[in-house]
Amino acid sequence: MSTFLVCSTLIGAYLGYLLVSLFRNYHAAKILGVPIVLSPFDLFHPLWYLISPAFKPLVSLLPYRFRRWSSLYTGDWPFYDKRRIHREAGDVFALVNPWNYHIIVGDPVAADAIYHRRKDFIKGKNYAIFNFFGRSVFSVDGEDWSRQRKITAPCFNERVSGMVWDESVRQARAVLKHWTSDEQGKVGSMVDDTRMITLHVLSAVGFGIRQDFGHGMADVKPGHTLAYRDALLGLLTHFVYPLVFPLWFLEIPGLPESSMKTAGTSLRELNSYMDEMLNDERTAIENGEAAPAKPNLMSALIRSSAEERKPKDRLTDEEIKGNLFIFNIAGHDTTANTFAYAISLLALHQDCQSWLREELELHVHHSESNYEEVFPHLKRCQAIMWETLRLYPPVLAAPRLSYGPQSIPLSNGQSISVPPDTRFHLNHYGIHISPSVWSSENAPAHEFHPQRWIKPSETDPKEETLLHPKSGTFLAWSGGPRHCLGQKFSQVEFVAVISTLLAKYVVELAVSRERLEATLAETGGGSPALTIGRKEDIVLRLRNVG
Ligand code: HEM
Repeated sequence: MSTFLVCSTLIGAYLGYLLVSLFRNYHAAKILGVPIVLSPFDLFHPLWYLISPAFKPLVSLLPYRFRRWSSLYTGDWPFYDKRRIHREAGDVFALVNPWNYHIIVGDPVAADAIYHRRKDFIKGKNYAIFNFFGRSVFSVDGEDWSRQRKITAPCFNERVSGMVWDESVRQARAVLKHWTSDEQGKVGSMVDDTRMITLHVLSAVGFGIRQDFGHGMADVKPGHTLAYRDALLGLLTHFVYPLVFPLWFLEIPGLPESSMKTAGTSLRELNSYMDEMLNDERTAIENGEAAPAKPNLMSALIRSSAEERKPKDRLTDEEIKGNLFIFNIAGHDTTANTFAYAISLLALHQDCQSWLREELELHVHHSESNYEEVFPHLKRCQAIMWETLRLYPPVLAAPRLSYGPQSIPLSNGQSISVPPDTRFHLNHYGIHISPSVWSSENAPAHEFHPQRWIKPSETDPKEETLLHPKSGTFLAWSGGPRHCLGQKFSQVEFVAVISTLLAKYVVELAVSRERLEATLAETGGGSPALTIGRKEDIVLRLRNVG
């Protein structure tokens, strides 16, 4: 038999096998009673992310009815799709391919049930790729998660919130000084500067390392090739490489200067910084030294773990490093992007800024602003954060896996029953812009309207209430027992920074409205991320109104 014949028979047999598999998965999904969208590929497989750009031009030539699946083409699909697929296929549907099927959830009741039943719907192996320093509360399930959450959660206490506030105000003041140094009040580095704020707040509150605002290389400690801040920044910027390649590969001698090499060097440096800090803290505990008056997250984590009576309940060194790294990964771009989007949205919506100003004039008086006194009053400022996160959630969707057979309630009063190991994707953004959930007589769901979060007081303008959304309808920080551990941290940071920047200044457009809107309509890749893949910073103007 000729090679050609052998190859064609093998390819034909494989295509036949795929067709049969597609048919089998179709029937398995059909039994669930949800609408079905067929796809020729597994769109959530990591391999797809690598090969999908090559197919894109070809796929776009197909008539829409043959490529409905392509609405979910890239990791940021919820942002571009804007619920179209849910309008066509339903709030909950199955995306069936020859290898498996995924249930896409755009229904708040179903999402809420899935997030609240953490033992029934687990993260599974998907998150193990984040373990390159060690397992963390973010990446594990079951009893292991309970053990890690019990130790990590108390670290995010009110004392830490106070530290976040103080450091955020300090950083924001330095940034403001830098911004106002331009005679025309032009700000050309808003995204980079706010990103630096989040990095410095994390480094001060996370590890007790305070950095002054500025873009130059920070101090390099003896025995290191990078400063701690720059190692952290290098890894956060390029952390996709260690997710895919082992450290030895990133450090192959002779590798040219590249993002990959930076990721490798940063990873090694950060690991050795963390080892040193861990040793110092351990020695302090062994010498009976009391906890510092203001313990950073690292010392709080080590001490909280050491307090566990049974050694098996404590965190290992790898787990401590894994958690500290996750705090940085989870808390950096998420918060930085929220700043960049919020400031841009405020520049576009001057009415919202005036509304915010009324609150700042009432509550931000002193040069020494204090967390306990000021934060609880700045409800409009918080509303601006929540509304920004509703329209630009850094985590657009999240996966879960059913553990055992499960039944899930739906908004229409019905329910679906699924077998074990069913893959789910919870479309946060799709739920955030659902008209049935978010449209009101004052504003449609897709419009930036922070006032929707505030219940005015009929008697006292100082006594407004921040409304809490119905469970399952707002998932920017996720939901249920595994909701974001750093939610309060990011809220305090946001309010401290925005209230400091805008107490005496108004931020205005320095480019056309259309140009800024076009920038906000594009994502940088996997999620709305003004910091990734951006060709230029967002240029704004500051006007003094103090
Ligand atoms: C605006 C800022 C933030 C947003 C929008 C955000 C969003 C989220 C989301 C959606 C999840 C769930 C992810 C999933 O289930 O796949 C999560 C989990 C988590 N976040 Fe955040 N986050 C923010 C800031 C922070 C900060 C500042 C920290 C720490 C300093 C942090 C630490 C964590 C941790 C440890 C988890 C895992 C919790 C668990 O699984 O028990 N986050 N975050």
